Amino acid sequence: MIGAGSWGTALAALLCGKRERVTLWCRELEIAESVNTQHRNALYVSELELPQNLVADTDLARVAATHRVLVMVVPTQFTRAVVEAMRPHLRDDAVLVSASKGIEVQKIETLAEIYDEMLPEAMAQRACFLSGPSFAREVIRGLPAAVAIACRDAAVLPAIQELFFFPHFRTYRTDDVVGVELGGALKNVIAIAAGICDGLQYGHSARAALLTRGLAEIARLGIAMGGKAETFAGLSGMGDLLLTATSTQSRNYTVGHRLGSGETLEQIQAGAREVAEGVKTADAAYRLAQQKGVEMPIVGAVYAILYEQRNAREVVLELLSREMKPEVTG
Ligand SMILES: NC(=O)c1ccc[n+]([C@@H]2O[C@H](COP(=O)([O-])OP(=O)(O)OC[C@H]3O[C@@H](n4cnc5c(N)ncnc54)[C@H](O)[C@@H]3O)[C@@H](O)[C@H]2O)c1
Ligand SMILES: O=P(O)(O)OC[C@H](O)CO
Repeated sequence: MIGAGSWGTALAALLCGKRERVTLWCRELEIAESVNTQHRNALYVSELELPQNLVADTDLARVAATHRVLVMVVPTQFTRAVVEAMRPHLRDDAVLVSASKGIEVQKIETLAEIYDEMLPEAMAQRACFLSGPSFAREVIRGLPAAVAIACRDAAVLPAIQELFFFPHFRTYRTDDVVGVELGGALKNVIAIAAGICDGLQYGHSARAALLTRGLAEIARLGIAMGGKAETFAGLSGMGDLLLTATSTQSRNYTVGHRLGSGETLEQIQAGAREVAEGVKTADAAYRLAQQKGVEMPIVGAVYAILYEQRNAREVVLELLSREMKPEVTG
């Protein structure tokens, strides 16, 4: 497992139920020591006990060189640098499984596009993408969840699906990498919008409208990028949007709620250890939509509140003043 934040720790703990030993690569020595000696992650999900067969290692080159299946769970904006550091050490038969959700701002690229750019063609082709409604704490506690896993290489996908398949963690396979990735990345931006809507106390009807139109935006950009329409109705699309945009457990929803309640992004991010991917992805998605000529008014509104210091109420008024139109859902 490459990345020892909440989600890397949760997925590593899950896989411990199927493998004799799972290695967790940690940037932070403090995490490695606490996992190896106390079976806890001192900095993330620290209240939860971890399996005894989870072993932490801080040497990225060693972990990359000695494992065939590498699950990538570093926040999106750091993925390029971590892949760069791993690249010379990777085995020729390595299978990367991406479990992060976001779009990189630096080059406006999805994680699949970063892998395509940086890895040998066959290795990038067999990379898998796991995404869907799943909170780390709930997964560590063994509560039921279901997610999607996507891969372009049909020969690799069944084995990776089986690796991540448990009675309480059901994994559904698809070949739609673009759809799964974009659903997971963009739902975080719409979750920020939903939090803003609730922070402004606009009510449940407004939030339902926002989520429905938000999903239409996600599907519109996703289809323009080559994703399949039906994927956006699935676990990595509507499923994850429902979870993230309606739960106070979500970091993205919480950022939005605090913005809607009057705090600034600077105040919210000061001292925050955990990542809310939607903040950076809002920037990347706004630019991507412009590049592709895709209309995304809700993403534009989140961008204006986050990056143009626009007043949230005024931005919502502008959204509500848009012209009359037919209902198109993708
Ligand atoms: N937490 C969840 O419930 C959950 C569920 C599904 C998907 N995800 C996704 O998983 C990914 C990881 O999120 P998380 O919740 O594990 O993160 P987190 O907020 O719990 O932890 C932050 C992580 O960032 C790492 N980090 C900080 N600076 C870094 C740097 N310069 N280089 C490399 N790594 C650095 C830290 O070591 C840590 O592993 C995100 O894309 C997130 O959207 C999270
Ligand atoms: O806490 P969030 O907002 O990062 O969401 C976590 C997961 O992506 C939910 O599926």
